[in-house]
Amino acid sequence: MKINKPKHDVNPDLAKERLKCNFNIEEVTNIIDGGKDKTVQRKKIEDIALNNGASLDEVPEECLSIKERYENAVRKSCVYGNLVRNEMLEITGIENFESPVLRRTADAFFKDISPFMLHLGMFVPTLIGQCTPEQTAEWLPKALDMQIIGAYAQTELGHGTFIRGLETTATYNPEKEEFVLHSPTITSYKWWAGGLGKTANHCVVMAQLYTQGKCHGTHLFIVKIRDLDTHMPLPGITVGEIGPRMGFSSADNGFLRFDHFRIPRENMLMKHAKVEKDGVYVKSAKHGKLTYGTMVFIRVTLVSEMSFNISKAATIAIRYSAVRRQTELRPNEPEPQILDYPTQQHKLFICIATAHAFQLTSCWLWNTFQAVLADMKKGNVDTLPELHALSSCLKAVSTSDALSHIEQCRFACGGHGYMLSSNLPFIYSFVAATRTYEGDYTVLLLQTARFLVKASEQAEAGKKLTQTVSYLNRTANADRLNWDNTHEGIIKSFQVIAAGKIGQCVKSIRDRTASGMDYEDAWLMTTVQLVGAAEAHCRAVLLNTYWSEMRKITEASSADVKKVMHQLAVLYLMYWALEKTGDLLKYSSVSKKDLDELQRRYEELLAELRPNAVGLVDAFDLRDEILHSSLGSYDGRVYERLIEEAHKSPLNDEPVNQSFHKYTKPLMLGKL
Ligand SMILES: CCCCCCCC(=O)SCCNC(=O)CCNC(=O)[C@H](O)C(C)(C)COP(=O)(O)OP(=O)(O)OC[C@H]1O[C@@H](n2cnc3c(N)ncnc32)[C@H](O)[C@@H]1OP(=O)(O)O
Ligand SMILES: Cc1cc2nc3c(=O)[nH]c(=O)nc-3n(C[C@H](O)[C@H](O)[C@H](O)COP(=O)(O)OP(=O)(O)OC[C@H]3O[C@@H](n4cnc5c(N)ncnc54)[C@H](O)[C@@H]3O)c2cc1C
Repeated sequence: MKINKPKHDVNPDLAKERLKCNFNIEEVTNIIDGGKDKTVQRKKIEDIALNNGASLDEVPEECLSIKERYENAVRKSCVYGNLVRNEMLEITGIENFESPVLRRTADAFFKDISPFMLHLGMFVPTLIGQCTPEQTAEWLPKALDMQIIGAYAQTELGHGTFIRGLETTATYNPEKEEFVLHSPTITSYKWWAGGLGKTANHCVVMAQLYTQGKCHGTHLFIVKIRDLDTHMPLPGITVGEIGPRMGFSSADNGFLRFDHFRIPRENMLMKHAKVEKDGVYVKSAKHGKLTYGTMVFIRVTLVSEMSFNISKAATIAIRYSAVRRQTELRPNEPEPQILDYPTQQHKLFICIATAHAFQLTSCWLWNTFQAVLADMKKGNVDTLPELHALSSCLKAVSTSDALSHIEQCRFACGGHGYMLSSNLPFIYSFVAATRTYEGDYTVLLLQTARFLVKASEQAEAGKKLTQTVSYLNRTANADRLNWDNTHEGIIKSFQVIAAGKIGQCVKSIRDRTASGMDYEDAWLMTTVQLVGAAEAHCRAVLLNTYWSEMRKITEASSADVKKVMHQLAVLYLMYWALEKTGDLLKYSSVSKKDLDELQRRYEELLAELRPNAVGLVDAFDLRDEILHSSLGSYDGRVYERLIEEAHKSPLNDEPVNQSFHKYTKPLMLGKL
């Protein structure tokens, strides 16, 4: 495989690590990419995007002021957007505008976030999912060609989670054939939408639809908010940026207020419901929640996004751990590479395994999503509830796990991991937002729990359940599982844990209603357990999917690749079994002796994976431009890069800062 050759000599420790690797790295890269042809395509796109130096910053993003950062991000977004429009989409095919490859190359341009991210990320998908064919023909080409730039304005100051509680109104006026958009209260300000503050000239807005004096709930509208020539906000629109935040610093997240702002009737996105010219409301959707479709789509794509972010953090931390030496083990012996410490391996190898687990699961979820879309095209919405339950819990658990693994990677890099130049804080703050946006962790797990409780009741009634919950049919009456010390045994035990927890929730709700509580209160009182049950279900799905997809995908692989991929999957199973020993003790016959044995095998596995650690992160094939890390580059010039980055700090522009003469010296002389 062609590796982009480093300009400098590779750090000798890192070079030695690469000699130790005993499997074919390219084969694993192909597996992660989804096939050899996909790797070739990805590399071609990366060459187009990254070989012209357009992504480079003279001054690191983090050393710029808020305004400079935004302006620089817009400059780069335009260069990048132009490349996407003119060259990259030709290779992926226009229908793959959301391809993870494009997402990956964008990271080379922005350590933080592109202000255009939500344009392709949510505005375009909403047009695709929510427009009639006529509306698609009107808006989509303009959006894909970037003649219009859009945002997705759903969340308000007062409500993000509870969509039905949104307050913005869209009231139809049949005389003028217009909707009047209005923000009646302070809490109805649209708040948070990425790219809305300064960049977008259009946005999709979610508002309560009123016609003929009746509210029909939330619907989507496309709204032009700025003049296309001057970019000034239109009369009736108040729009701006919401202020500094933990991350997303260059994404101009915005606020928006409508003052009786009029839009044509045709600007209601009418695929699933419409308002006729005379004001009659007609609903065509077979399912009440199809206007939430963009959210389901993004939740599905976030699982792969989490795999990508963990792989970046793991690459940085493992290469650094091969270069870094610390603490004598025995007097007068050389200090070991910190990667030799089992505790370091425990922090990091699970990150490699998790990146694989999420990548394989995300491909499987994507195929499930496509199958549901195909069903819905034929008018069958029966499979949507399972997809909603699945995408909700996988989004919640993958973003939450990614966040804690990325933080472990930062811990694994000690003090240097705290430097912005390591890129770990940027990756962390990005992923921290994903745990909240597109549906908060707890809220989404409770959505899955709703589905699980119903499924459990159906299993109890002897009904055959759909694939992802079919284990409830097998385990409904099982009390404690006989512990089986195999890989399949571990997966089965997680299904039994999930079934046990769901059963316990159903029992708690029934006990509470039996003692006089109404159902809503009984549900509320059980929500701590319900979140735990939905998480357990998600773990069972993840373990089962990773294990079976890994075996399928490596069927034709070389023996060495098969072995290392198998070791990673086993590591993942054991890691989670050891994390959840309390649950195993509660729901299976596992003994202390079994758990001690599992711990010993886990520690042996860390040692077996140790020689391949650098090879495994090299297989993620993340170019230095994408990693943006002083600690994680391919050549391992860690200390040289830290010094180079320190010199870029604007505080080093002059030997004495003016504040010395203005403040410090007067203080020293007692003249302040
Ligand atoms: C590149 C990308 C960058 C992205 C940047 C970030 C962008 C954003 O954050 S955009 C804003 C995203 N916002 C959110 O995700 C909000 C989260 N909230 C929600 O999704 C919903 O309000 C939710 C699901 C919590 C509750 O919805 P609500 O309308 O109150 O429904 P609820 O009463 O709980 O459920 C009613 C039924 O609808 C079902 N349902 C809810 N949502 C869906 C859905 N999306 N699909 C299918 N069914 C659904 C429920 O399962 C339930 O079914 P049943 O009655 O059979 O049990
Ligand atoms: C970086 C970033 C970018 C974003 N981009 C966009 C965008 O482009 N467009 C857009 O429309 N929105 C966007 N959002 C908004 C985002 O979707 C919401 O913040 C998110 O859906 C959570 O809603 P909330 O903020 O109202 O939280 P809340 O719902 O107020 O949550 C606060 C706490 O209450 C808990 N809680 C809430 N409801 C329940 C319940 N029913 N049961 C139990 N616990 C509950 C939650 O678990 C949480 O702990 C963005 C947010 C961020 C951080």
